[in-house]
Amino acid sequence: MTAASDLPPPPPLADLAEARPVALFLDFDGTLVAIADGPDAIVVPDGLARALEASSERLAGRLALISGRALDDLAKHLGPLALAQAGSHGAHRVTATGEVLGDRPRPLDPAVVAALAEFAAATDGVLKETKEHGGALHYRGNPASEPQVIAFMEETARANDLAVKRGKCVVELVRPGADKGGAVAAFLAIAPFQGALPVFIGDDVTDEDGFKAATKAGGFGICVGDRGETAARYALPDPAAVHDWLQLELNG
Ligand SMILES: O=P(O)(O)OC[C@H]1O[C@H](O[C@H]2O[C@H](CO)[C@@H](O)[C@H](O)[C@H]2O)[C@H](O)[C@@H](O)[C@@H]1O
Repeated sequence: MTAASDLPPPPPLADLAEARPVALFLDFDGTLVAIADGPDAIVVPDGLARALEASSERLAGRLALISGRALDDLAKHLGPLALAQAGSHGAHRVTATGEVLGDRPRPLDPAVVAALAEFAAATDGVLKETKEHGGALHYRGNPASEPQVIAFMEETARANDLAVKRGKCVVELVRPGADKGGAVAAFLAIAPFQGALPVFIGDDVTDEDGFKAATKAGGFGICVGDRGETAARYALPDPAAVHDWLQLELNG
């Protein structure tokens, strides 16, 4: 593990792709779009969806979005996508043609969802995000509530056999076993990803599983921004630098 601030930038994508087929695994928030005040406040760069599809085409389909968001939420922000994708922290995986890869994750018990809503309603500046297969409490509006939010989510997870995921000003409940490393391994086991050099790009703690899975399969991770110790091999400063590295053709 190395501090992200000590990592060099990655070699150009074109050089990597010339040497060997590359497979790209891309996180969404903080990597392709800048972090905003809330889940629905993000500004998606104009043309991002089409640029990602074009990039996937150049890589013969070896590009997957791997997000903590649910797939329907990604579709809300990006529109329908002809891309391989894994949502809900990697638990819900679909190929570029829409076939589900592995088991579809189960939603949380409605009683758990109701408990999260009740906690958010009673806690200043805390927002509950409704998610298809999990539940998230955002505390960006009241950072001082972090310990309280973590304690509540850990207790709720224990009582309901769930797992906790931490992220940027967010704590989430997911079914045990959901992680981005599992999604990377699942895609690498099938065509067109099989045998390619895996590169995972992400900015948050949940992306560390993706970095490790890419490294284990002979590739590497690229950490976006400075977030302390990381298993990534390279770093880029922000989403704009990611767009440049990916050579995305955005509008404007
Ligand atoms: O794995 P990702 O695609 O990066 O998704 C992780 C979580 O991203 C979203 O929350 C984060 O972004 C919000 C918008 O910028 C920000 O307000 C929040 O503080 C961040 O934690 C999303 O809302 C979550 O569902 C995702 O799990």
